[in-house]
Amino acid sequence: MSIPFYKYQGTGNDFVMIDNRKGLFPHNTAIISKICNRKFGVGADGLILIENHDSLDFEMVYFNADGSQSLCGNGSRCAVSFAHFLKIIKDETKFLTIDGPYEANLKHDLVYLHMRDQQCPEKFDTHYFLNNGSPHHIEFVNQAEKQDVYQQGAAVRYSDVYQPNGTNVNFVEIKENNTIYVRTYERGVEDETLSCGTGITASALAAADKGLSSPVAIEAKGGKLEVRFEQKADHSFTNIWLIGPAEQVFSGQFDI
Ligand SMILES: N[C@@H](CCC[C@H](N)C(=O)O)C(=O)O
Repeated sequence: MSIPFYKYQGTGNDFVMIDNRKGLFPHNTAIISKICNRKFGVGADGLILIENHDSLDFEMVYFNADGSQSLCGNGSRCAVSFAHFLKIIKDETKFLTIDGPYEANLKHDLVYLHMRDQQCPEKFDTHYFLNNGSPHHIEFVNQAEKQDVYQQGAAVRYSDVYQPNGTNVNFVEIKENNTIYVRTYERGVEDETLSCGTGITASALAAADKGLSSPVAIEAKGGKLEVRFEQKADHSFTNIWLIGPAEQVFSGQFDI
């Protein structure tokens, strides 16, 4: 069977997108990991299916490159852009993710994703931790560029403390002008990605504990984003937005 697909990227986090409103593409881990393989397939950090939903605009079904599932912030932004391209939505949407319903807007070529309210990230001696739909270990470092993200990220991701599910690992450098530079080792990709939306959002909230204020400007290897939030008297966060570009870069078809 021949299936049309599109390739999207959100600050370098790249995804194969399939319009699965007719339900023809199977939720099959082996097929998904083969398509996402950068040598033997199309190549992507993840694969996203846009499916029908009874009361919301659509359902976004997200798979990491290895076929596992979790919430993907950049993938959600790309799915919104794809749904707009498919004319399923106009400039505002409410859609279903693995983490429940999410809302987003499209404005001036940027996708604004409204994230769930969050508690303050848990603070440990060496790091912070927040599960904002996906689990994130956050370490502040002096020079993120010098970090061996693959080795050090994998060591934390597979450490006993995070078993059995593992975690994503973010290395965060505080720069001038309320800016953070974030590098992420992603679970399910098992490598550094050029950007991770949930990781960037979690890192911005941890940075608030270090004195940064909304909006936090984000630099990732794949581009720039912004995180906005309000912090309540009890230190929890509300009105959290992940803002950045999401672009269609390729289309084609494959046989399964
Ligand atoms: N790239 C993502 C996060 C995807 C899920 C993650 N790899 C996990 O399994 O926890 C993002 O943009 O948030």
